[in-house]
Amino acid sequence: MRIGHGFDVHAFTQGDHLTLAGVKIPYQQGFKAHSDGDVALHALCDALLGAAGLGDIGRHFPDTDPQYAGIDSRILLRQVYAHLLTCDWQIANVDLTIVAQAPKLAAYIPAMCACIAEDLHLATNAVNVKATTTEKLGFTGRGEGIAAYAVALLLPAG
Ligand SMILES: Nc1ccn([C@@H]2O[C@H](COP(=O)(O)O)[C@@H](O)[C@H]2O)c(=O)n1
Ligand SMILES: C[C@@]1(CO)OP(=O)(O)OP(=O)(O)OC[C@H]1O
Repeated sequence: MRIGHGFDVHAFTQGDHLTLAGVKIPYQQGFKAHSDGDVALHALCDALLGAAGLGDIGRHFPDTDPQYAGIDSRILLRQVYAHLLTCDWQIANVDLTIVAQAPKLAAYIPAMCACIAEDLHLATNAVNVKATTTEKLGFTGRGEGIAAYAVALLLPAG
């Protein structure tokens, strides 16, 4: 059994939506990123890679590589999942916390869990996504961006 942890931050820039855990959310700003900026899936990729001892997302998908420009982070998550399978790991469960002063995310959480469960071939009760503000404190509280944390538990396959 192996545990992994992931953390990521993306700043806001001009835009009209955010993509969080695979779900497009209308908003008055977008994410500054090389990819689609899905901070939740980036933290999750890092948790999975960390648990397997496989480094981090930047090692596998460098932000200097044009093939990842604007990429849907679900594609990256599916590639991480495929990598875990080749290393004989299965996922027990994952748990994410998205730190956002705004927008209110509660209504999008079920769709986020469904995206992750689909990409990781997990039952929906093995995927948990939470949201919290920081009570207007710090960079997330000032509305400068969004942070996400993730943990993942891996078991030997079979
Ligand atoms: N962006 C967010 C932040 C929070 N929520 C929900 O509100 C609850 C209370 O948040 P606090 O930061 O005040 O503790 C939280 O547990 C979430 O259910 C949200 O939907 N979107
Ligand atoms: C996802 C990747 C690759 O496009 O780029 P970003 O979208 O900038 O995201 P970040 O979490 O800063 O780093 C991982 C990257 O390698």
